[in-house]
Amino acid sequence: MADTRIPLLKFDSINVVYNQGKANQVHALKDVSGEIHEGEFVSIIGPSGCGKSTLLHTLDGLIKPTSGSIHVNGRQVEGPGGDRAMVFQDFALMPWHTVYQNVAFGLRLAGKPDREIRERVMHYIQLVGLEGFEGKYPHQLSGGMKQRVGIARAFAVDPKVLLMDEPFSAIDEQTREIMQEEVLKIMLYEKKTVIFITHSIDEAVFLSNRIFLMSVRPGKIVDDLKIDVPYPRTLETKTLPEYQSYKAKIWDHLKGEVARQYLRGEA
Ligand SMILES: Nc1ncnc2c1ncn2[C@@H]1O[C@H](COP(=O)(O)OP(=O)(O)OP(=O)(O)O)[C@@H](O)[C@H]1O
Repeated sequence: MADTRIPLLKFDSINVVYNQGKANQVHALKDVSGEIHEGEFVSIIGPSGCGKSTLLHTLDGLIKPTSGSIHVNGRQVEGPGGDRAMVFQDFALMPWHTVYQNVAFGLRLAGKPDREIRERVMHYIQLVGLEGFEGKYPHQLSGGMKQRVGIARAFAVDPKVLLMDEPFSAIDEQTREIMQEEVLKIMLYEKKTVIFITHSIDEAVFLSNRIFLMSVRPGKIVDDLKIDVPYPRTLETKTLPEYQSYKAKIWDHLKGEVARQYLRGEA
């Protein structure tokens, strides 16, 4: 049956061409369309260089598409806005600011009153387990703690959509599992919508209710896979037969795309 709900995020026929008209022109995204609804957790999976980050940055408004359009709640996206927040792979913290100041940054920029800033910053610092570290600087934190600051900063501005670009790739395996559970917890408690890039099939299946599978460049969404496993998810979820078959399906897709890349001499 057709989905008649109004999507929170809608993108239509997005093309992104870097260095257009030049010898080094790259057609990164080709006619990419999709709809994402409130409360969904959508992961993007595809071979290296297929345009995942380009798509995420375009949805955030950091990259202007060569053609196509993006709407959030029916409003056309012209650039970054308070309804979307990005968590970057390399944390992108300001080293001269403390944990508190980093998390408060977007709220100060938005001109929120001091009292509201304090309440929101402390709420999210507690939620990501960084209470007691408010006065520390980024160089005094581990990789996992820095990533928590990035996540708290993104959540603090109360975005409708959280865009996460391989947020856990720089984190060790144990911290990664804890962070996955924390992000799911925050997403469920705070009813956020998340778009998440990962190279980990297991991570994508564990977190998502939908997975966009992308083709090799020029990147297209070639499958929109629904992960029909109820939340909350636990370690036991990973033992379900359907969990394993989703993983196998994605793995088959990736193997096929990497083989295509290899045949084209790009791998
Ligand atoms: N600023 C840019 N100028 C020119 N080409 C670019 C630019 N940014 C990305 N590209 C190219 O666009 C294509 C898509 O890049 P993108 O980083 O979006 O892919 P990705 O799927 O996120 O890659 P990875 O999985 O390796 O992080 C690649 O061929 C990349 O080299």
